[in-house]
Amino acid sequence: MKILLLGQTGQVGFELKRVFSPLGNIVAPTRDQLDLLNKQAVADYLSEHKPSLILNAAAYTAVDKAESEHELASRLNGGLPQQLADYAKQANASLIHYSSDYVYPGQGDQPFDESAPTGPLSVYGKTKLEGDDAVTASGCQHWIFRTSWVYSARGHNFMRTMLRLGKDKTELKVVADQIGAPTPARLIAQVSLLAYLRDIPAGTYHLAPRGKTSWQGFAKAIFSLYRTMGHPLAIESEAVHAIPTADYPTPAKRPLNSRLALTKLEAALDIALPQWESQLEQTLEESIDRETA
Ligand SMILES: NC(=O)C1=CN([C@@H]2O[C@H](COP(=O)(O)OP(=O)(O)OC[C@H]3O[C@@H](n4cnc5c(N)ncnc54)[C@H](O)[C@@H]3O)[C@@H](O)[C@H]2O)C=CC1
Repeated sequence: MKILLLGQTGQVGFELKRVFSPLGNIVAPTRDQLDLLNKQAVADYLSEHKPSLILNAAAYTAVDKAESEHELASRLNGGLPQQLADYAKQANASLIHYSSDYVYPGQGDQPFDESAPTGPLSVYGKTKLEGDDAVTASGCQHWIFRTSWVYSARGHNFMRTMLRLGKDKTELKVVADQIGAPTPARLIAQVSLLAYLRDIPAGTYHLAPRGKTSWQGFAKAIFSLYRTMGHPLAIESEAVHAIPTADYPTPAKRPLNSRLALTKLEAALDIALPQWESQLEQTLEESIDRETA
């Protein structure tokens, strides 16, 4: 089977490459080999390789920068998935695509299910929703996984930023009124493979670990687990002070409630997704292995 993986240098793309490799021949062009903003180049690549499965982990993910780069974000997050879905429809191929909690408005404190009204607060969220809508409307065989707060032992993410800061600083202020579930890129890849192999019904699913926390709670858990694993830090968990979103202004507005209901995916796969804390432990272990390698 020929699998096309887009975004292989990203957090999710990296893990997808590892996890899906036993399934077939993966072609994974780098940005230099294929600029995904070039529609003709993408069309030529698809006709040349004729993949029967596409894993689209490429995206414009710079949430704040997207506020001033709407067109670029829209081409990558909306136009590209549309083009991939159109190809999949006519070639009878399957498409696995990734989306975000930022498509929801984030009111209240209960988890959103997949049928909840969307209402993105940011340009990034709007463009991700454009992509979801295009893939859904195309009628191709597809799975859209909406996830939240992605992190991994590689790349730019909150866990790695906290570890860098926690080695020098003795106090930090972290937003405490946004809630969600931190999701390791590896979990996303593993569950995607399971969904594909079990051939769950096409559609949109939430994919995150169970449980919830705030960014402050996440930071405290990172520091306390890291220390428990025997590694030194300048900061103590108690020195991570709560601040409201209003005290940390950013160009893009973020949802206060990023909780995603997991029932649909858990039922389709007949599994219970793991708790976010156990996932953090695994990801930290991997991060430490990389540091000490
Ligand atoms: N990072 C997060 O916290 C969240 C991410 N998501 C979604 O999960 C998916 C994966 O996200 P991450 O792995 O974190 O993203 P990432 O930012 O780590 O990786 C994005 C990938 O897209 C590629 N890319 C971007 N522009 C390109 C271009 N013009 N040509 C070729 N390649 C290009 C990058 O090279 C990179 O490989 C995305 O759909 C994202 O919207 C959803 C919720 C939260």
